[in-house]
Amino acid sequence: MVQPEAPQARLILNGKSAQIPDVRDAVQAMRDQGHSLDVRVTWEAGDALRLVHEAAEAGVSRLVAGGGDGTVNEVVAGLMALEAPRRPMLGILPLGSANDFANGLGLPLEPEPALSLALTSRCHGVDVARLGEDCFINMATGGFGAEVTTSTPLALKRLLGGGAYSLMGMLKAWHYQPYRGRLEWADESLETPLFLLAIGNGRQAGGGQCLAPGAKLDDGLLDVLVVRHFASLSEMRQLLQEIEQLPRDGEFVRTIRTPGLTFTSRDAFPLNLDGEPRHLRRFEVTLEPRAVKLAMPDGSDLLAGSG
Ligand SMILES: Nc1ncnc2c1ncn2[C@@H]1O[C@H](COP(=O)(O)OP(=O)(O)OP(=O)(O)O)[C@@H](O)[C@H]1O
Ligand SMILES: [Mg+2]
Repeated sequence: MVQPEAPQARLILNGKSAQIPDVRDAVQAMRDQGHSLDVRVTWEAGDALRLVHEAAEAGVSRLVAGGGDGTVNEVVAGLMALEAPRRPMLGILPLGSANDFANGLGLPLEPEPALSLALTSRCHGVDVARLGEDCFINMATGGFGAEVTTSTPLALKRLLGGGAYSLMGMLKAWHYQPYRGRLEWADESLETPLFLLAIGNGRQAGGGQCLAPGAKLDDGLLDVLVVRHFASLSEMRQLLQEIEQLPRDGEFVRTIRTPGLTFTSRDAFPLNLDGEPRHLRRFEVTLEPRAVKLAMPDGSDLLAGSG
């Protein structure tokens, strides 16, 4: 039941950032401007999910996820657990270490302008990907990409920015074994030793790596990047070149646009959903079109209507 005193907006804040002076000031500034905004703070994983449920019960019309990609992911999961008409609108106050989704959206990183945009800007329906019990709004990465983005985000940065020799050395030192996986989508399939799999609703992961540059948030499609494993330094050079160009059907790189796909592997495959780690042997990804109304900067090129 909607309570008469229900606040219009509620900030679900990752407890890591609860005492940052700029965040406190930003909340105060919004209240001073007349916004009805209250704040709930998380302690651990699972809290944000529950807080979304409570906010919907209280009739909050706009939620702001204050944190990094993991916090946004958990708030989105909470929204997706509600029936579509009961989902509050969503804004983002970027306070994480990578903030890949927020950066892809071009959100301000300073708390006050970010919170102001989150509360006041127009909302657009954006797609959300479901993957079993989980969901993601930005990107799922798998294979080597998931391991390095989970453990050392900078390693992926160095890899994709060049540095073939050091990467070969690193892979050897790790005794890196590629994962053999089978992807199926539409009426096509692909079975290959995988180096990297990136499934983009949004564009970037791993602290600024643009792995799906053509992705739109509301086109009902996933932009998938498949990178086959390589055996030698020269193969790796070619792979890095192809990653720059992202061909549809290269020797190492394939790019696919599809509303859904399934993945099967013999071993548990390391996967990273909006920065949160999982290990899965088989999964199916589907998209729920325009499932969440997201506060976005005007003229964002992440919308299908844009260029
Ligand atoms: N009070 C808290 N203190 C520490 N960790 C918390 C707290 N509340 C929730 N968490 C954990 O924080 C994680 C999410 O962090 P989040 O992704 O928002 O920040 P980040 O990892 O620094 O940013 P990014 O993912 O953008 O790099 C979740 O796994 C959640 O369990
Ligand atoms: Mg995180």
